[in-house]
Amino acid sequence: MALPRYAYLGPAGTFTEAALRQVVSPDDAVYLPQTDVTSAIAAVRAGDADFAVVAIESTAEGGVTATLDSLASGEPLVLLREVLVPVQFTLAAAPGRTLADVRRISAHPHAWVQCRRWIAEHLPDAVHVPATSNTAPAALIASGGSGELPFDAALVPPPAVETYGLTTLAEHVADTASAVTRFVVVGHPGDVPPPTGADKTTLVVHLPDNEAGALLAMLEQFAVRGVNLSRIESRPIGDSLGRYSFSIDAEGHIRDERVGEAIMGLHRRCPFVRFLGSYPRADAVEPTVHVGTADADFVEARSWLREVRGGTAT
Ligand SMILES: O=C(O)C(=O)Cc1ccccc1
Repeated sequence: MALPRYAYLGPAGTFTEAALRQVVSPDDAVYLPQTDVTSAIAAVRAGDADFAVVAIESTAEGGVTATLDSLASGEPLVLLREVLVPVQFTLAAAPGRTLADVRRISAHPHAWVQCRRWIAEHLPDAVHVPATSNTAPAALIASGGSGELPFDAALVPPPAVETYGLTTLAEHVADTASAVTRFVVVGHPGDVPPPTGADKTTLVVHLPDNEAGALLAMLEQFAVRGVNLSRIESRPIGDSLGRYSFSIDAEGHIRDERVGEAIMGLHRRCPFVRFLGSYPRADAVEPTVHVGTADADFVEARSWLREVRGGTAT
């Protein structure tokens, strides 16, 4: 049988690849490195890959906008699983370089944000040379082209030093020791992974135009059913100023009564709701269930209403 094909941000050794390895071993899948997350997602839509693994959120920057925007419109795709990867960097360079040589640092924009304070403290004169991924500059150094490189050193995932034969200039480069990036497996809609009791549901919601309190009304759909949100971000819809799309992670599974009821409420009140999947939480933390919002409470309330309507309630 053909192996499943996974598109991800390459080249080899990125944090995205570390996330992909948590999902499936390279022996059991075809790894398809891409130059950006939009291309990884597009490869699934085009049928060139079965799944994509992409960063969706980081402790430093919140949502990864390229991922959120690619998923918010276009042919519907869903999130099937999430994976957390702790993130810290090594400042590395071609053999022979020293820290004193470093002025231009190549780094993925998200990496640069996560190391800004460290750089300001240790290399205050350094300038950022944007890279397409955390290992793209390492691959450039390793390819040893004849031309002069446009950077002196790069922020790379620690294992990339060995993979690409680099020299370490500084280790444990990070502004926060607990920095984590969250990755998701993206695939075509189909069977939703079954509830585990510790799940997350991702949604895209548009609000009615020019309606006072529309945002509050949207949030109330979750609040009154005891559904906690773990992420909410607004992104421009892109057609005119003032029109925003909300990207939301809610605790729970679409098969949980309180989550299902909240999504029905959104469907009634909002012009556009896209279900982006229910999948197990990587940290396996179960939601706090408030009084009256357990599955059994919704089922009981529905049967009570049936009895009231039928005149048989006691
Ligand atoms: O996957 C990678 O290594 C990337 O280049 C993207 C990235 C950037 C910063 C933190 C985590 C992932």
